[in-house]
Amino acid sequence: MPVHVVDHPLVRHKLGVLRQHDISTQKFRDIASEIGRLLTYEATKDLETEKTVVQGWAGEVEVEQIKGKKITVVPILRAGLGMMDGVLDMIPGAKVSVVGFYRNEETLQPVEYYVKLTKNLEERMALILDPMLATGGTLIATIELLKKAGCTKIRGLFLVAAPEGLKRLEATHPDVEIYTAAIDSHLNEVGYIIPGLGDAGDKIFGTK
Ligand SMILES: O=P(O)(O)OC[C@H]1O[C@H](OP(=O)(O)OP(=O)(O)O)[C@H](O)[C@@H]1O
Ligand SMILES: O=c1cc[nH]c(=O)[nH]1
Ligand SMILES: [Mg+2]
Repeated sequence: MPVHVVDHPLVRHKLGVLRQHDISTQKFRDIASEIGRLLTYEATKDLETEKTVVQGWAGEVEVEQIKGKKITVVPILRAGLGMMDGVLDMIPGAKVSVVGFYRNEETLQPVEYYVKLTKNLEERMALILDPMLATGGTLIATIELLKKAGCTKIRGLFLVAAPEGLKRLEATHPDVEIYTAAIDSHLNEVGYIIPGLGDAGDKIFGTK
């Protein structure tokens, strides 16, 4: 399973700011979106382009444009919304498929509460957005929804991933590509990523 750690200096710096315990809601939100933008840049590196001719300032000029690649962005509620603005800045024409899951705090199992997918998923590449890949349960449930709806090309964008979740994903959906700003050390006894970011949803929405 391809796992791309996007360790550009700008990303490493921004992630360092996100890890600070006293970061404000506004700053956390701004940086989550900025890293979302940079991850999108990497995750779309292999999109095909085609040549076309336009009228330039000095006459006709050959340019390139993205070749009819259809994309759906899939933010996982709630925390995935924190990355969405940055991703859509890069791909303004993308359709958005929204998926809502929360993790049961005792069992750590994902609980589905909302799904609204775009049409023709068999023609689209899906870019799943979630700041945290912990046990992998939420991501796997989202991938299963997308595959059931016909989607065959799926990539996931994360701020931080845990080795435990990546291992589980490798065993279940090795075809899915992961782009993450970091792979952290491990999960603690209550399923939080160490050193991680804490509860990303709470930090983005200012709850708690
Ligand atoms: O890999 P997993 O073990 O499934 O955990 C990761 C999930 O947990 C968090 O969501 P949470 O349940 O806190 O919901 P929220 O976004 O509403 O805060 C996070 O944003 C992921 O969706
Ligand atoms: O570390 C974690 C794990 C799951 N969800 C979070 O928001 N943070
Ligand atoms: Mg949360």
